Amino acid sequence: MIEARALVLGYRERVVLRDVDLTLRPRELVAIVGPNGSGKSTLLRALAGTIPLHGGTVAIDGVPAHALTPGARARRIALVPAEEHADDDVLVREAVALGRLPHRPWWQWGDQPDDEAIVDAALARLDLTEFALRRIATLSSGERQRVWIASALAQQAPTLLLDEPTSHLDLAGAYATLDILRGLADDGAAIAVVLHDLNLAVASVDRIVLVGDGTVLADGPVAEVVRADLLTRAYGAEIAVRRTTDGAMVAIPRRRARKGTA
Ligand SMILES: Nc1ncnc2c1ncn2[C@@H]1O[C@H](COP(=O)(O)OP(=O)(O)OP(=O)(O)O)[C@@H](O)[C@H]1O
Repeated sequence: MIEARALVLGYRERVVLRDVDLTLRPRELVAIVGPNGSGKSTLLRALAGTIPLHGGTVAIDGVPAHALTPGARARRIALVPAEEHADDDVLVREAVALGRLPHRPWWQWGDQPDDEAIVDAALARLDLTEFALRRIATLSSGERQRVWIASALAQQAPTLLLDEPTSHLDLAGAYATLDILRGLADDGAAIAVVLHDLNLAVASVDRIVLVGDGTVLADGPVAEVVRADLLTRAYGAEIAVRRTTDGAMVAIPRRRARKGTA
C-alpha cells in the first residue's frame, strides 16, 4: 500500500504538481490519466520513491519511501518506466530474470530453482515463452514492452507501477495486458498504471486519477471522473462522454468539421 500526502513535485525550482493526496491499496487497479506533460510519470516516480519530493510524504507499507534501501523498495514496488533499455545481446529470459535480483544477494544468483519457475511463469503470462531465447534486439517494440512487464511480474512486488505499458501494443494486446493487471489486482496486488487511452482505462480499471492544471483534478470511480466537464478542463479541449448501446462509456474529443463534411 502506498500513501502519498500533500505532495509537491517538480524538477529543480520548477513545480510540476502540488497538493496531491493519493492512496493505492491492495486489490486496486488504478489508472493515472491526463494530458502530455501534466506530471503523470513524475507522480509515478514519486510513488515509487525514485525522485526527491519538493514537499509532502510518501509512505510505502507505512514506511517513509526515503527510509527504504533501493533493494527493500524493489521488493515492495515494481516500477515499469515508459522507456526501458537493455543491451542488445541480452536474451529475453535474462531480461525477465533481472526482476529476481532484489530477492537474492548476488552470490546466490543462478542457484535458485524458485527463480527459474517464477521467470517461466512471468514469460508464460505475457505470452513470451517462445521468445525466451531470442535477443532483445530482435524483438518488435510491442514484444519488448511485454518483456518489461514480465520482468516486473517476476519481481513479485505487492505494488506495481507501470508507465504507459501499452503504448506499443496493438488493440487486442493492450486490452489483454490490462486483463493481466486486473488478474494480479484480484490476487491482491496494488496497481497504478499511466494510460493515454481513456477508453482502455474506462473498460479496465476500478479508479481513475485525473492529472491536470498542476494537480490531481479528480480521483475516484470511473463514472465519477469520466465527465465531460472534468476531461475538458484537464485536456484543454472539448471532450464529450457518450454511452454505447450496451452501456459502456466512451470519451470522444469534439473535432472541427472538415471542409466538405456536414
Ligand atoms: N528529468 C526532468 N527534468 C526536468 N523537467 C522534467 C524532467 N522530467 C519531466 N520534466 C518536466 O516535468 C513535466 C511533467 O513531465 P512528466 O513526464 O511527468 O509528464 P507526463 O504527464 O508523464 O507526460 P507524457 O504524457 O507526455 O508522458 C513536463 O513539463 C516535463 O518537461
